[in-house]
Amino acid sequence: MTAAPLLEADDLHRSFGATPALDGATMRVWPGEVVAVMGSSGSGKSTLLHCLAGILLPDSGVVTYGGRDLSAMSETERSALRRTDFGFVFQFGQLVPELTCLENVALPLRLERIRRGEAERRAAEWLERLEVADLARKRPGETSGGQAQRVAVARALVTRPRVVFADEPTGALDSLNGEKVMRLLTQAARETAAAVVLVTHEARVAGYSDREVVVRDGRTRDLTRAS
Ligand SMILES: Nc1ncnc2c1ncn2[C@@H]1O[C@H](COP(=O)(O)OP(=O)(O)OP(=O)(O)O)[C@@H](O)[C@H]1O
Repeated sequence: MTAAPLLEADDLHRSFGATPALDGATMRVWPGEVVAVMGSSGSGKSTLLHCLAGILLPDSGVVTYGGRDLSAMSETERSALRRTDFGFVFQFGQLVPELTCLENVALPLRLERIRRGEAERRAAEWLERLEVADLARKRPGETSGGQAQRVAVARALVTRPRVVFADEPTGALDSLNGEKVMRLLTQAARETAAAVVLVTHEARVAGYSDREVVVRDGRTRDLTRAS
């Protein structure tokens, strides 16, 4: 591992009304590593992911990305950072139903003002990598859940992000499709040296990571994999 973490969260506290979601969470993500964030329902995993990605600001504590304090940036700067440096995969419902799978994957590039032809050429390469090239002209509603997740992974990676945030990416899939999505996601991330922050409560899914962080009652604990 390189000396400097890419992403660093230090002593995060975040409450929703009277409910404390994070209560001193600390974690680091190094370039190119796959980290699983595990823990039971309500332990604070998604809140931690949202703070790491600058979607949510902590009440106290600091998140730095490449040495920059996310809280010190404007909302415009944070959303620009999310578009250029981060990719996102959620449990479901993330593809635009009116667009074809190819157009969905090309969308983040179009938002970066890349020409349609070039954006769709790169999108087609990513559909191929995720083994769903045959879905290019189909709309998300014409695909299976597993296929739609592979399209979503292609869309998350098409901008070559430095960090991919995946919140229960296999939560709506059967185990066979879940394994396939995880294999393709981690393979593509390793090929492009993207780090992955993977929120899951399934040990089998966490098995694809290099390292596990366990969240309990809003606090984190690092588990280093033995093998
Ligand atoms: N937007 C919100 N409004 C109110 N309470 C919230 C909100 N988001 C999270 N919480 C509360 O904060 C705590 C942590 O929630 P969080 O979603 O981070 O946990 P989680 O570990 O991701 O859970 P799950 O595995 O069920 O998704 C829970 O008590 C939850 O009810």
